[in-house]
Amino acid sequence: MSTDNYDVTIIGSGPGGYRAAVLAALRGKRTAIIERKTWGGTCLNRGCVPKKDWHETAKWIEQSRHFQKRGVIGPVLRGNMAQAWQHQHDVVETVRGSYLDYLKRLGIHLYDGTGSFLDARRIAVEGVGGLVEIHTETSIIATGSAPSLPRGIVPAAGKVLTSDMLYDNGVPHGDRVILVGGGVIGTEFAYIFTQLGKQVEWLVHSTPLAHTRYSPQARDILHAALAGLGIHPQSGFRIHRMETTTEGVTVFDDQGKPIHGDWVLLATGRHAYTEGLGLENTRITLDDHGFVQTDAALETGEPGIYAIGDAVGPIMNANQALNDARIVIHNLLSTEKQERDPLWVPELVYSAVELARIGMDDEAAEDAGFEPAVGFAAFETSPRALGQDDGVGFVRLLADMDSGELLGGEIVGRDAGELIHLLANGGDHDGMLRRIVETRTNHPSRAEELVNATETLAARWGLEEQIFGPSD
Ligand SMILES: Cc1cc2nc3c(=O)[nH]c(=O)nc-3n(C[C@H](O)[C@H](O)[C@H](O)COP(=O)(O)OP(=O)(O)OC[C@H]3O[C@@H](n4cnc5c(N)ncnc54)[C@H](O)[C@@H]3O)c2cc1C
Ligand SMILES: NC(=O)c1ccc[n+]([C@@H]2O[C@H](COP(=O)([O-])OP(=O)(O)OC[C@H]3O[C@@H](n4cnc5c(N)ncnc54)[C@H](O)[C@@H]3O)[C@@H](O)[C@H]2O)c1
Repeated sequence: MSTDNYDVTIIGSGPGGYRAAVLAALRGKRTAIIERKTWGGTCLNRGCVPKKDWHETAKWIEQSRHFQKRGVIGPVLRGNMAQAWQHQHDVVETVRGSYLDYLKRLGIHLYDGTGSFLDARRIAVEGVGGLVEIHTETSIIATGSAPSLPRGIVPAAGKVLTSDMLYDNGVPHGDRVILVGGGVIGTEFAYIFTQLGKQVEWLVHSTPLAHTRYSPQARDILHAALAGLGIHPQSGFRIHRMETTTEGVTVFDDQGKPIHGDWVLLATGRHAYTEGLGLENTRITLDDHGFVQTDAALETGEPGIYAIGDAVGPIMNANQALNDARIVIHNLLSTEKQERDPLWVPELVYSAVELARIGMDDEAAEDAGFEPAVGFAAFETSPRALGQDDGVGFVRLLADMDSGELLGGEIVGRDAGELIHLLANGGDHDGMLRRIVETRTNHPSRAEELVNATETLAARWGLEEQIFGPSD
């Protein structure tokens, strides 16, 4: 068995692990990264990247309804799921190639295998190249998450799938899809599958996205857009058991009600993945939900070992993992520690409408003792949105009534996932709205609606001085 020495060793190569490795190497650290499955983790191979590739295709198909009135004449567009799978696969392979190339160019040592702590400073890597022992000053757990299944429900290749299986193994035969779950994945895939030609029976327990921080207005707009495309969740459904036959699959709720389909996609949550990590050889602990416990600076109970991303939760998105990575590498290099602030990392949903939010919602603002000033601008009168035949949605900002400090923001509609960056640039929320009104915008653009929402907020709530600046 060989022994290798590093300053920083990262276990897991998802967005969190990848970014931590890049930043550590850029800051001059001898860095290693270990991956047990596919380089790039969930986000690249089974999550954000392929999902957004499909979302783009779904949007094209949906928007083709406006072609004729715009003077684009031709056959109506239809989706082909098998070809769409191949397209995302090609994109993912290309991105993975460039990721690996960059890691290698930075001199980062890549290990294919499963990393397991022997103690706080030693990690065993068991993989294709045999057994290697790593000695490391510091380590970062970036082992991500895995799908959670309802009790008694087991996956079956080609019939009962998780989203991981869908991307790893391809789309099964058959157009009648039963989609279980009203969380983010369910809400995104109900739209994507329908546009790509599938007949979707969408079974949800409570209203889709009920357990998120999106406003009722945002969720109503999304539900109306889904309904307009014939997508209606069947609520009150809790999957109880399932029968698979050569014909397909039947799922039953706890009242015995059957639903038939060709195959099932389970989108019933994810949990932190820490199997085989050897945590028992360290002082690292897990919370009641199985997330790795850390302090606010993301250091675990074992000094020198940090944890990031889905493994820490409870919010599981790539944006959080990427930001965690930045914080941890900063904390490794500086005595002035940065703390995780999940509230100020954007959250997104890519469905019939894009939803994006950051900061406090109304309830959190009120709980924190604020009586928030609200700024609002709808896309329905935006010249850019009208030219796109897509006036759905709005920008809604919350600010402190006295200081004009930004408390939170929500953007609903096309490109919300890009526009939210205007509210996400760092920790200075005091000056954020001032910076927005001073932004040199492109015209016509959707970003202008952030400026409009801020200006109306300032005028309506008497915050002109704080937001526009003092006047004589
Ligand atoms: C269908 C789907 C769509 C999504 N869409 C979005 C989106 O649009 N936007 C967004 O922000 N987020 C999205 N997410 C969430 C996002 O993918 C995750 O939050 C993100 O990947 C978490 O990153 P991570 O680095 O913590 O872990 P992961 O990406 O899960 O990576 C962890 C890696 O660690 C490896 N690993 C685990 N244990 C070991 C070990 N012992 N040794 C070596 N390697 C190990 C795993 O094999 C894995 O590759 C989506 C998720 C899903 C499932
Ligand atoms: N755009 C993004 O950032 C993005 C995209 C996809 C996934 N993700 C993250 O990945 C994680 C997993 O997503 P998800 O949608 O699977 O989880 P989720 O936790 O968002 O939703 C799970 C849903 O499954 C339902 N459910 C659970 N058991 C059920 C049962 N027996 N019968 C019927 N319904 C049942 C729950 O009520 C819930 O609505 C989440 O943390 C999500 O935020 C993020």
